Parts: sequence; C-alpha cells; structure tokens
Amino acid sequence: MAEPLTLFQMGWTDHFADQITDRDGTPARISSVHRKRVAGLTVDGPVDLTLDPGQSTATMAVGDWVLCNPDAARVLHRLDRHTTLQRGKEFATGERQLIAANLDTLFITTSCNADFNVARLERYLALAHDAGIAPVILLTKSDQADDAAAYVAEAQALGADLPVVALNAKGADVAQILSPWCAVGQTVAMAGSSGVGKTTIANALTGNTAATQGIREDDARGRHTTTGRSLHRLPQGGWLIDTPGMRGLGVADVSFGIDATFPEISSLTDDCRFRDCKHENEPGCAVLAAVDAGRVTADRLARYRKLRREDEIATETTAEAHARKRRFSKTVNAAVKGKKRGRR
Ligand SMILES: Nc1nc2c(ncn2[C@@H]2O[C@H](COP(=O)(O)OP(=O)(O)OP(=O)(O)O)[C@@H](O)[C@H]2O)c(=O)[nH]1
Ligand SMILES: [Zn+2]
Repeated sequence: MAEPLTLFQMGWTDHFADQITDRDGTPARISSVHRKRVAGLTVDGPVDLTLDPGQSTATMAVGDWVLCNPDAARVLHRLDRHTTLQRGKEFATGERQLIAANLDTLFITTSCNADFNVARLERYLALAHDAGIAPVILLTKSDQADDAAAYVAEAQALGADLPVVALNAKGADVAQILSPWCAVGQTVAMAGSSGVGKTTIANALTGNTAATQGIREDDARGRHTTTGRSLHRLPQGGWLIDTPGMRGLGVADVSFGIDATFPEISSLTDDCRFRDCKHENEPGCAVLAAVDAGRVTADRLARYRKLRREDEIATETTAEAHARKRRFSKTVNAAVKGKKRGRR
C-alpha cells in the first residue's frame, strides 16, 4: 500500500478545518462516486463508504471532503465546498449536474490549430470564474504550429492576469511546465474538446498510462462510466480530477462568471440608460459608446451578448423545470387527495 498521507497533502485547508470544530468523524476526500457508494481517502488509507438510506450519491462529487465513520463505512456529513464545478443542466430535469468539487485550477485546453476558438475559451472561462476556480489556458500542439506565439497572444488578450501556456503535450517537460499548479495539496482538472491532448497531458502529469485507461476502454464503446478512480495523485504532490463529466460543459446560471470574463464590458453596463439594456441599439448605451470609441471590440461584445443569451435561456429553463415539477406534484397530490376523499 502507498505511504500514508497527511490531510494537508490531500488538499485539506482551514476552510474545511473550520467546519469540524463541533463534529465527530474522520475526514475523507472522495476519490470516486458510484451509484450506491463512494470511495474516499483518509489519513489511514482508502475507504469505501455508503450514504444514509434515502441519500443519493448524486449529491457527492469527486474531490469532496466528508466526515465519515470508517468502521461503519458510512458518510456522516459532507463539508461545504471551496469550489464546485457543475455542468449547465440536465435536459430532462433542468438540474445542474455536479462534475467535481474543491478544484483549485482548471486547465482549459485547446490546440494551436483549428480547434482554437475564442468563444469556447470564453465559455470555459465564465464557468471557471463563476465557480471561483483559477483558469489556466493550455495551448497544445505548439510543436505542429507555424506560429504558436500568435495563438498565445490571442489567448492572452482574454485576460492580462490569465496564465497562458503553449506546449507539446507529448514533450518530456509537461509535468515540469505545469508544476506551478500541481504542488502539494493543489487540485486540478482539465476541460477541452476531444483530441486536444487532455489524456496525453494527464498521463504526463500522473507519470503513468494506467490513470486514464478505464476511460479509454469505455471510449471504444462510445460510453463513459464513473467506475474506476477519478482522483489521481500526482508525483509532485497535487491531485488531478479526471471525470467523464469534464467534456461538454454548458453554461447556465453563470452570469457572474460571464461578467468576470468580460470585465471591460461588465464594468460599463451600470452606466447604460436602461437597467435591462441588451447593448444592441438602445439609446444611452454605455457599451455601444465604448465600441464606437474603440475601447471595446465589436467581436467581444457580440460574443458577450451570445453567451449572456445562452446563459439566460438555460437559467430560465432550470427555473421552469422546477416550476413544472411543482405543478406536477401539486396535480399528483390533488389527485391523491381526491381519491382519498372519494373513498371516504
Ligand atoms: N504533436 C503533438 N501531438 C499531440 C499533442 N497533444 C495531443 N497530441 C496527439 O493528439 C491526439 C489526441 O490526444 P488525446 O490526449 O487523446 O486528446 P484528448 O483531449 O484526451 O481527447 P479525448 O479523449 O477524445 O477527449 C493523440 O494522438 C496525441 O498524441 C501535442 O501537443 N503535440
Ligand atoms: Zn447598454
């Protein structure tokens, strides 16, 4: 068995310590989530845990911290998250789906080729900002590009403080290049389209090829499962969360993150004449004035509007889905009551 880890090495911080002052239980970090149970890591080693009857494992995410009773193999309490990464929404229920918990860094991955798409990067940035996770842009396949610097410049334009890294994912120096974000106790995850090199980088970081093989096998059948480990210890001391849910993240309810991604626009909207200004053709629009003055680019404004619209539609649908559910249960309740009354 691997050597025991301290809580600090597992990513424990004051944020979690402050929550356990008057609670019993052994801290465990969730390493995988299954249909009926979760697996976790404690200072004494791995544990398999079940939840209280009636509690769904869907409320748990890889990376979560819980207090558990290892002897009873039971989760007692989930600690408040430092960050939460969620998928936009489930079509059927309108609910947001948990992807991962307590991430410090999101490696937003694209390539120095046709995959590079500023609007997609902004969408991932909005998600990361909304969740409070620090984004880092990884530009792979720099070895195959004529002018990798041009891609770096375009990505860097998305934020002065935004780390942008161009690299060859197959190079020997990947772990070294990404080490600033993979130090002891740090938790990272990767997002990006298919084929951009996420698996290649994950293998370089974990130092083996087994880490992602479970997912690879499922890929062959075009299906992903949540079985297998999803929290990988990195040789440098950090953790990589690798869940199938990382693909295809939609935006919903992330208006804060969108504003954070487009600061040069969101900082102006309070000055628009109309509170609900869409910055399209309204009189007294401060954003359009800034475009005219050359302080905001028309492209950025167009993408900001598109993302806002997408977010609003998805957010509305979430609320509507809840309303629909409420109406549905009212109808059912009324029907049940009606029946009971009929029986009397
Ligand atoms: N030359 C070069 N090839 C790369 C680079 N990054 C990825 N590749 C290659 O591109 C292909 C796809 O890489 P993967 O790591 O499987 O991409 P992925 O993002 O995990 O793709 P999915 O699993 O479909 O999401 C593989 O053949 C890699 O060897 C790079 O930086 N340089
Ligand atoms: Zn406006």
